[in-house]
Amino acid sequence: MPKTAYVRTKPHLNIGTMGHVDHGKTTLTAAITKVLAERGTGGGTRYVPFDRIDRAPEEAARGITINIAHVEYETDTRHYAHVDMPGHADYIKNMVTGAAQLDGAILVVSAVDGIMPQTAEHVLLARQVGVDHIVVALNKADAGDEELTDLVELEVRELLTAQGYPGDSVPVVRVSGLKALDGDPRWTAAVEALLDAVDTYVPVPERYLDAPFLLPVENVLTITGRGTVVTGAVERGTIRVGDRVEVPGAGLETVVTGLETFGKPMQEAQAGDNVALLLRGVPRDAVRRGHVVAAPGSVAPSRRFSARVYVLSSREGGRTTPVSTGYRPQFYIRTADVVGDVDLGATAVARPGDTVTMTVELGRAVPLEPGLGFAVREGGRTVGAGTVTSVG
Ligand SMILES: Nc1nc2c(ncn2[C@@H]2O[C@H](COP(=O)(O)OP(=O)(O)OP(=O)(O)O)[C@@H](O)[C@H]2O)c(=O)[nH]1
Ligand SMILES: [Mg+2]
Repeated sequence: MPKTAYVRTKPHLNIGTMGHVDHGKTTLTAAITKVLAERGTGGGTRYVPFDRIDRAPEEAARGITINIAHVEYETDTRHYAHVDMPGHADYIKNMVTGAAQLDGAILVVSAVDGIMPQTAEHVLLARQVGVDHIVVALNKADAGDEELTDLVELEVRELLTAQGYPGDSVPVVRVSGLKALDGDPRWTAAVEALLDAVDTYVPVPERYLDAPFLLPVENVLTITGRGTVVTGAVERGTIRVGDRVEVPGAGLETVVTGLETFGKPMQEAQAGDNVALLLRGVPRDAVRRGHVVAAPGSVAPSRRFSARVYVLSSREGGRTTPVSTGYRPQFYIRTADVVGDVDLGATAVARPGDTVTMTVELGRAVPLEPGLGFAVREGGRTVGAGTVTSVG
């Protein structure tokens, strides 16, 4: 089947839904795609039903760090990749490690239930990881009493203000994902209003387009007769078909012979795009998830770094006991999963809930730089979140 090329006619943004469990994030995500698909002027938007969002096959294939369902849609002025994180733990993990890379977020709050613990936690975390623009969807407005909904709106604005957001001016839109999915005109109009708010309130972020190209590899696939394809989100820079790239971890240099986004061929990809790169003459086993594809000579992998690390409290799903020098957890850095030896220096111990400075010696070298976020995991759960402060 011939494929239609991806034409960059609109700025691309990464957005996502956050909020307490069951407040309707996935339902609203489905409703957004349905409303835009039926609007007709939505261009590339295809309706993604609820059960395709929660159980997107990519989700399983992407493995445990990127447990995210990506949905693509277009408004009149923008192209969005929307992430709907399936659960609270995934949200924390994907936000602290930067995997979600949100330019803006839709905070979903049930008008019936109001602010719940995870509503507050997600706002706090969004602030900490630098999500500067939040639009509020007061969902389930079909089931909520109007006066009660007014109170919930007030509460949400106060919460946002308390966390350093401009709570008085943040757009708050009353929606019903469920009724919009049913095609009820009152509520499809409400979803349109929510999208208008996102279009106008969330600015197009400044992209690191001039930096050397870097793409953390999320997945590696083989396309029979064509070669090896790597997928992931472009972290910085731009790439065109014909450009030379290197995979430092694999010790190879090659040429990009094909470029696609959401199944559509493209001439040039840039920071923020979700892409697949076809690499010339690369054996399937040479490249792995966790490697990066980069402009030749632009990154030098290292094993040693210093970091500030927040040790999750047991309430957040973290450890119940302190850690000390000699602790040897897994470090999730970009898409890489590497074991590391922790040295806490003079601090000696870090208790759940503490933020500490540590040096780490990784089991193998990965590209590192100050400011890079990562997660610390053991036994399949996240126990810490950190930021690299210096390398070497
Ligand atoms: N009345 C009403 N119910 C809704 C609405 N949106 C979602 N629901 C219901 O609320 C429940 C949870 O919806 P989901 O979309 O799965 O919520 P979620 O936030 O994605 O939940 P998690 O992913 O588990 O955190 C489901 O039973 C939905 O049918 C709405 O606008 N109105
Ligand atoms: Mg959901």
